[in-house]
Amino acid sequence: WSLGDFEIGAPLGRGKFGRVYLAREKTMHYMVALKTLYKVELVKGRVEKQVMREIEIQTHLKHPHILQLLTYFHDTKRIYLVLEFAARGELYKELKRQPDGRFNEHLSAKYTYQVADALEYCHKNDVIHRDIKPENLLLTYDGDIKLADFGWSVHAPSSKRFTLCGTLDYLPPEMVMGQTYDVYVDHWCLGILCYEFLAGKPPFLSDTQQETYTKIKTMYIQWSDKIKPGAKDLISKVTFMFHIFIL
Ligand SMILES: CC(C)CCNC(=O)Cn1cc(-c2ccc3c(-c4nc5ccccc5[nH]4)n[nH]c3c2)cn1
Repeated sequence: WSLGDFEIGAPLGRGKFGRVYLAREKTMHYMVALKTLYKVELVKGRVEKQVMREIEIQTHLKHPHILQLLTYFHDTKRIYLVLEFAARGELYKELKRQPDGRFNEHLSAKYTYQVADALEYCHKNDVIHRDIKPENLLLTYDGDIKLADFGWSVHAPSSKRFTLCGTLDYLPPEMVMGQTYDVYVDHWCLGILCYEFLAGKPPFLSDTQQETYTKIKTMYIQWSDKIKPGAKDLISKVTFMFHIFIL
């Protein structure tokens, strides 16, 4: 494959090391998301090995709720990733578009189930995603979840520290305390994700990072009145039971 096989369309988003464009393969008119990574940027960011590891991980992951890396190629300046196109874009935007900023129980259950399904598959393949949050979930034309952005995935178990960036709201206690962790970090995030679907905001949201840390470490959740007993029971079990077990 090469760039000449595609017609490039609108930009879909900007990543750290490049951009994502809507593109159409010229022969079959197949729609894809074409992500460009600048080689010089990867070398400068000293992430070329990590990107190669991500490509290695993603080419072996095939699951209906994991965004497929269809193929990749490169030219002198750039690496091109041909990714599945998810026609309804970022779930995060869909969540914010809801009248009261949250999903009803039916949609929350559907999305939580589909993410859990994708995570079970990842864990069976010894991959920890580590960065489950609405921003990393995409929606297909049929409204199904595609788990994307394995920017922080590692092979389990791992004690690999990584620089904290983006939201802390999803970090489980053992990562906040820099301990070794295992696939359970994804369970924790799944519980936080389910909470955010139902309440419209993550449970440890605070004015300061320090406050968020403290709430996470003490696992202090202020249950939103929007979360019914059944959902509260599920989230507690998915999120806290494992951590009581681990800690
Ligand atoms: C190193 C490599 C193996 C990492 C591979 N994974 C990624 O690069 C993660 N990634 C996925 C994307 C991405 C971003 C947006 C889309 C979209 C998409 N569809 C949209 C519809 C409407 C508005 C925006 C949309 N974005 N479909 N597929 C995508 C894929 C960007 N980075």
